[in-house]
Amino acid sequence: MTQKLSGIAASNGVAVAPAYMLVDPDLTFDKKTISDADAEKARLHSALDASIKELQQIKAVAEKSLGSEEAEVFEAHITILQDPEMIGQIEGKIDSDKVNAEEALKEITDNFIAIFEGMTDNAYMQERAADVRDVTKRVMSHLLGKNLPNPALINSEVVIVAHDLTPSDTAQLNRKFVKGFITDLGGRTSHSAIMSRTLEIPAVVGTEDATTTIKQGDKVIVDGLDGIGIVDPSDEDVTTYTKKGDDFAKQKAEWDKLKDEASVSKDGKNFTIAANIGTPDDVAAVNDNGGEAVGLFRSEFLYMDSAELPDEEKQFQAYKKAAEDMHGKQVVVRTMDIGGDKHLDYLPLPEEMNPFLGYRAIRISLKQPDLFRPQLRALLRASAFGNIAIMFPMIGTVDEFKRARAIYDEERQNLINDGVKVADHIDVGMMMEVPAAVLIADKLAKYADFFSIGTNDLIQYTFAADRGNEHVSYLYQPYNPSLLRLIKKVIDSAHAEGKWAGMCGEMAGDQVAVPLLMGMGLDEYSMSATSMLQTRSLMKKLDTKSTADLVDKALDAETNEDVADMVKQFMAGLK
Ligand SMILES: C=C(OP(=O)(O)O)C(=O)O
Ligand SMILES: [Mg+2]
Repeated sequence: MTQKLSGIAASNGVAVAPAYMLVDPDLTFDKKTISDADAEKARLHSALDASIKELQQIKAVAEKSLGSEEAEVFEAHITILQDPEMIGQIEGKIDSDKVNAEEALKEITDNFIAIFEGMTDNAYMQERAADVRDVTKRVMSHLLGKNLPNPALINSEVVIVAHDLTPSDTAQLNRKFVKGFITDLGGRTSHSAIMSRTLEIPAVVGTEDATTTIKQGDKVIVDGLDGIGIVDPSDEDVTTYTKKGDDFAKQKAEWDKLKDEASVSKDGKNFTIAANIGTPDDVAAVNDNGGEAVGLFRSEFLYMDSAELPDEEKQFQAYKKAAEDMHGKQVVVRTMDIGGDKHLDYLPLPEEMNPFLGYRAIRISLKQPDLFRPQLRALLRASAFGNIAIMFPMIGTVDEFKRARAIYDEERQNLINDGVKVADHIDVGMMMEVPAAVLIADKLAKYADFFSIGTNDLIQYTFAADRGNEHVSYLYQPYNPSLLRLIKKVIDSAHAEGKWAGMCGEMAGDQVAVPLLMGMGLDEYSMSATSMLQTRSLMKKLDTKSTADLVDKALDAETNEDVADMVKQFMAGLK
């Protein structure tokens, strides 16, 4: 029977394919007393063998589709499953306590995890905790006779159905076969949504019950244009949505013609349209879509993509590659923005009640210079190979900016003293995503070389509404005069000090917001690469005088909806 799901349109396009359930099975079990320890140990060994076989298979596929580096993690998992010390302890537990294999496995691996996580001065061992947790899940699934999803093994076209997609889940997926995403959780600016746009995969997030409605193999339509999912569609539905997807592709072909043109308003004012990227490999899409800069390189995605903390050299190579591939166009790299919904298995952070308000981003960098300094050095070294700018995330006070900048200056001087080549000038700016910083933007503009407005976080902090929580997604109100007034303050404060202001939150590519941002004089618009040409096409239709008049009215409006209506009327009047 056909069922309809509605959610948040997260990534444009339409997909029709069978569902692949990326959902962990229930791995709870009962502790039992056993009489035949040998039989229990045999169960353990057959689960271990099955897990190893599975991992060998995954590793072989991952090597081909993702590369040998990504596949290394599976080899590490196999090694753990062959560790005589750990297996000996699990067997010992079965013998001495007469418990079932599930219980022995859990108790012993919990011990190992606790020990590894406790080694706070040894990052390598801390990383192993995540590996042990992962392999334990696999062995447990075999003991319980349940199937764990293995996304790396997907080899035919599918729509991924998940409760939520973490950036690291997403990194494991093969783009060739994954045609669409549909999730229970998430908002338009959650990182799963952002990743789906980078990968150009149609996505609907925040449907609440995708994983309970859809079953493995069900035919699913994902309409990422309007935020609709259809399970078990009729032939008519398939025809309608296939046409919708084709129409979108045609419209896209029209925009593609603007690839080599400047981003200029109808009255001849130039702007910069830039892209947000997560790895140097994303630069290809930036160039393909006529990007004039990279306005945000989310460097933490580099950290999330690898099995362990990338050292200075690895980071240097990544930044250098991005700078070189952009051929002299600016690449703004944001220093590590971990925390909130972005975590690293190998860098355990304290459990917090409010992670988005907690230990994250620049707060970690200032507290843990062992992470921050190598990143700054890698960036400084890469600056000799292109046009690199650096920005700090989540700055809330002048003091935070000054402290970060002082560490940067120190590392710069160290490299120069060592005879290492660095660029003569590097723009050092900051994200504007904390309301406190916006309110003193005039002060911060004296120190920062530029501002980049992070509306994803600025909106969540201004409205006190978790950006990934679908229950409060109505408070994602980019056109609300409250937010527009903050944005205007940032832009005006930058300009008063002769600095530039950009935006790298999702709002920069929002077609309703762009006329307002142009009217406020925003200089750089950084967005998913796939939204750039559509935005350039829109800019050509607008002039700076009438959009400035529109802004005056919008700032004086009462609600988000009133402003959205004003913009739509304004746009209709242009035609
Ligand atoms: C661009 C932003 O950063 P991120 O989405 O990575 O938090 C933002 O907050 O708007
Ligand atoms: Mg942010």
